Amino acid sequence: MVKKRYIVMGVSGCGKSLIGSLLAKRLGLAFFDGDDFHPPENVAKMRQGIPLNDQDRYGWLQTLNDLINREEGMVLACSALKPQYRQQLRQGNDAQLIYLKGGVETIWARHSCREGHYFNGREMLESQFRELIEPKVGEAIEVSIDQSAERVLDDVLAALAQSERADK
Ligand SMILES: Nc1ncnc2c1ncn2[C@@H]1O[C@H](COP(=O)(O)OP(=O)(O)O)[C@@H](O)[C@H]1O
Ligand SMILES: O=C(O)[C@H](O)[C@@H](O)[C@H](O)[C@H](O)COP(=O)(O)O
Repeated sequence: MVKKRYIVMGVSGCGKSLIGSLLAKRLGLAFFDGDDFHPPENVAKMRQGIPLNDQDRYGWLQTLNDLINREEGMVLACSALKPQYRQQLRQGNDAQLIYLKGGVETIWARHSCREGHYFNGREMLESQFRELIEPKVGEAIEVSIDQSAERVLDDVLAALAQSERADK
């Protein structure tokens, strides 16, 4: 694989952490979860069920951009909901975006099974759907999450292989 940096994106609960870590393992790359880099103020806000805004996300995205640029090979899980966030993350690198696409009901059902996470409430998830501006055709590899995690991973790998063939 030519591109060695990957950003797995989508709303909270779409499977970024699970699929991202499986992908990293398969490719022999380091995995980082964007959640682990939020400043305490952001975590406190989300615990209260208050969605983050552009200002809250700015410093966090800068930290993640530094991380991407520092690591030669890596997979990062990050919501990257808006084009400006994706641009900020990809400043100085050509990380490949992988968009995990799914509907609110599927994702909320998966959320409800997840324990011990600070992300708080369906309203916050709905706010992520309102904020999401999906990547344009060609900006990202897009994979449906309405299938098992193994199949999602297979689709991601197949799409990456296809995009690499097209790049040659
Ligand atoms: N394709 C899938 N099928 C079934 N469950 C999934 C799938 N992808 C993720 N999950 C589960 O859904 C929940 C949310 O996934 P997670 O990777 O934490 O999402 P995110 O990192 O985007 O918030 C987790 O419990 C995870 O195990
Ligand atoms: O852009 C955002 O608002 C953040 O990415 C944030 O809301 C994130 O979604 C949470 O940290 C929940 O973490 P998961 O996305 O892993 O559920």
